[in-house]
Amino acid sequence: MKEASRLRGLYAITDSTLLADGRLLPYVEAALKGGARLLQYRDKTGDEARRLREADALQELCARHGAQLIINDDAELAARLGVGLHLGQEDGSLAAARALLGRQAIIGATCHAQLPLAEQAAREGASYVAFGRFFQSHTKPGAPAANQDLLREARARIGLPIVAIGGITLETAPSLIAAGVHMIAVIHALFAADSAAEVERRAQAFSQQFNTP
Ligand SMILES: Cc1ncc(COP(=O)(O)OP(=O)(O)O)c(N)n1
Ligand SMILES: Cc1nc(C(=O)O)sc1CCOP(=O)(O)O
Ligand SMILES: [Mg+2]
Repeated sequence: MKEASRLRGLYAITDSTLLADGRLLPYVEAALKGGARLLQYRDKTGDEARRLREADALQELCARHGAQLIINDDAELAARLGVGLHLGQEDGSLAAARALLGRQAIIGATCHAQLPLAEQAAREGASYVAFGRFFQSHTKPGAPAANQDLLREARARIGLPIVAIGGITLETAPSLIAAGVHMIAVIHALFAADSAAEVERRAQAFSQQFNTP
């Protein structure tokens, strides 16, 4: 599949609190059934055995639903599983990760609201650049704020798919999609739900927003 079509649509990101107590796999499967194209495993526990077990199970789910698994922060785990990686500004060298994971791997970079960071990420081999946070975020309230005005310039200057993140909901996603982002990355508005069926409904609703002209 071509990179451009893989990197468009809903980008679901896991959260170890929201997806505790046996919810991880059924809720993620619901998001994938609802159309999520990328799934990021974001786990800050440092429990290596658990991380490997969960990432392995998520890889199997993604394969079954034609989605791509991305590991947050941990290049070694991504290399071990042969999947993608997302790196923030404090998470190590993007160029080294590209060398480790190879040319085909999807590697994303956090760029906050700074175009120079996105230009640098592009030079160092990123597959996509992520800007945010665009709205108040339950998950990461202290993330630096971004303004949608930067998206027009990003589209003109950065020849890579653009991911928007931070407080995105079914109500706020359309303005970002209209501004030309290729993917919307969502945690709370997708996974803070009472049932897997509700997660699937939300994922479908997010995904459908990419189909309307
Ligand atoms: C798609 C996407 N964009 C941004 C981030 C944030 O990454 P980072 O700044 O490294 O923060 P943590 O997620 O590690 O807390 C992301 N994970 N995914
Ligand atoms: C992990 C993360 N990074 C951000 C950034 O701005 O870089 S915002 C964020 C949290 C995204 O979760 P929610 O959809 O619940 O706001
Ligand atoms: Mg990080």
